[in-house]
Amino acid sequence: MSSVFGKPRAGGGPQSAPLEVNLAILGRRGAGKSALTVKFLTRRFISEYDPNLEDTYSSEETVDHQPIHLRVMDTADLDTPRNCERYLNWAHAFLVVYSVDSRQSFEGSSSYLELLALHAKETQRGYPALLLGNKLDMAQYRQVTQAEGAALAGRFGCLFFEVSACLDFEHVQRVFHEAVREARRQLEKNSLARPLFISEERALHHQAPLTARHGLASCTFNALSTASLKEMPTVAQAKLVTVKSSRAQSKRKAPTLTLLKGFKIF
Ligand SMILES: Nc1nc2c(ncn2[C@@H]2O[C@H](COP(=O)(O)OP(=O)(O)OP(=O)(O)O)[C@@H](O)[C@H]2O)c(=O)[nH]1
Repeated sequence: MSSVFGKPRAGGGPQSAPLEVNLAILGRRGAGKSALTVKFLTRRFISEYDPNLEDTYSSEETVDHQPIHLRVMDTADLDTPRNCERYLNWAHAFLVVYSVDSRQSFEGSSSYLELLALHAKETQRGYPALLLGNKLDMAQYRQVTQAEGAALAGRFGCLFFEVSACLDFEHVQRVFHEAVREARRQLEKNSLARPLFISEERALHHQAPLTARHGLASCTFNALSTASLKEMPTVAQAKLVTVKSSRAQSKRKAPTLTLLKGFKIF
């Protein structure tokens, strides 16, 4: 199967256009969303990022011999889900990240999983999510056991992995590719993939926003109706940066790449 902006076409094969998959990385500040994203895209661990910038990157990947045009949104919510429409209406799958050495970030990840479950219920569609316990290299300072992570993932029916943005690239890559597989399965399940739509200014006032009903701070999610939909041309509030595949990048001759959030990668 191949697709253009998430709309699948039949008859995909090695010669067809790459499948387009959008992944959003969610989680509390400091969980390691940017570090994981950068590790996946560049094979490198960069230790400091501007926490207030939100970017979307694109990368050409091959997953199970299928070309994938992957977009990754490294979100920058503050401490709770905020303005979630921008990723709820965009992503085909979600990586929800916490840090194994922070109980607070673990609790934060559960509010993201609740948000996704609610969104799935409201839209009556599946939204694959993977729960990631990051900073596995800090296991000696663990505040969250592996069993707790697995139990939380089990409660929401999602896959669970413990990873580290500063250890091996292959493990991080496997996790991102697993997210692509999940998204692909979901796209295949939907006879028509979820179209990329965003609501116009007119909210449907008869329906209370999620925040009122579920106490999710600042997350106003307006129900969509065909009368208030228009196609979303770009990712709202996010800068798109095109990144060649990590393999291609490592072969680049340029000594310095100014790539992510204004940080130079040497
Ligand atoms: N030891 C260790 N540190 C990590 C790991 N991943 C990220 N960090 C560090 O944790 C801090 C936060 O990482 P970020 O990637 O900025 O976290 P974030 O979730 O993007 O945070 P915001 O940008 O604030 O939303 C940084 O100092 C990183 O260097 C990891 O796997 N191991």
